[in-house]
Amino acid sequence: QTGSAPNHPSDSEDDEYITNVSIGTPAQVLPLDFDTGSSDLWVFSSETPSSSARGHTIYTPSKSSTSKKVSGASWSITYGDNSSSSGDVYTDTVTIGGFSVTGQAVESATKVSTQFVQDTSNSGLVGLALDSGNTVKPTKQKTWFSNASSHLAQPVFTADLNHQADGSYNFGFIDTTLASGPITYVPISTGNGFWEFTSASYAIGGGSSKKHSTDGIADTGTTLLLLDDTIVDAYYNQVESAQYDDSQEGYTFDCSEDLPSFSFAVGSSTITVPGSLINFAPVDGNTCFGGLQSDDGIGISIFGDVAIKAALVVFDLGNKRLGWAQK
Ligand SMILES: O=C(CNCCc1c[nH]c2ccccc12)Nc1scc(-c2ccccc2)c1C(=O)NCc1ccccc1
Repeated sequence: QTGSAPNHPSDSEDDEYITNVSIGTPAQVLPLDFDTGSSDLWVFSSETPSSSARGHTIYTPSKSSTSKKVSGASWSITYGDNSSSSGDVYTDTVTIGGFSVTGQAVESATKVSTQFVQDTSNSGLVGLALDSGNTVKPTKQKTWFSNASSHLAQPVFTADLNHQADGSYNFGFIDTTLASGPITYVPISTGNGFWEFTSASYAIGGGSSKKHSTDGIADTGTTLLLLDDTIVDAYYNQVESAQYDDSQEGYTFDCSEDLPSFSFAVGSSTITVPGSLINFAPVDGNTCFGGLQSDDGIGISIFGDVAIKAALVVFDLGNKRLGWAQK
């Protein structure tokens, strides 16, 4: 068995990618943000204060004949941008791209921070990182993919995200026609609960490859490519008008600049992010914000949407490995 669901950018800046998910019986369809950087499936619901839920589609467990409350269970999650949400837990049937998982933990939000209240492009997140990162207490719950994987033709899923265009999340199969180059696989380290891998070098534009070991995660839930300061400074050194803008908390440059590409090693191959994807978004007038920014020494680098857009990414749970193919 397999599943295939389209995704689309949430706005003109590709801030996040949205996929419609069916929950319950009869189906309640919610636009959700698939997030390989976290492990909770949580939704705006009938239990979310109505002032917070305004503008969001909600899940109403009482209207689903297949919903069951998980008694005594709760969850609470805080992300690196200090956004957060928390609540209680139901199980219900969750269908993605035609593939149904029964008894999926659906975490109902009784509290959501303003970042999520204001972001009406999603009604919650589908966490697709490893089960160990799930926040439900007292009993950790499994991700939708973890529950699905034993029934899928292959225990894999792929992410195909595109700039201002539809893409796909495919489950149980790899559509290699989505890529222009071969898939290179690298092992993941599972200790932190992420799809975490090491990249040995990088290159800027057509320049020579520089040895620099990056410990990073493939994260569809983070918009930008966040790497060590040394790499980021070296990149913007090549951009005439670039400067670090304290108010924007990142590098900005003149929108008309022709930005160099950025390449990172994946095993013995490299993935090249075209400069056009690094010209991320206008901030004001003729100043643009970079899609490559510092990971602020958080101890891990984040290959977010800006990097993933350049590739077909294979999340292979069966073999505990990550595959990257140039698009
Ligand atoms: O959490 C995720 C993926 N889910 C994001 C869901 C989400 C968080 N606001 C959202 C707003 C809308 C939709 C989804 C989300 N990835 C990881 S791993 C390590 C960090 C981290 C830890 C400490 C410090 C920094 C990062 C993050 C992180 O916070 N990324 C988001 C971010 C990263 C940088 C800047 C902003 C956000």
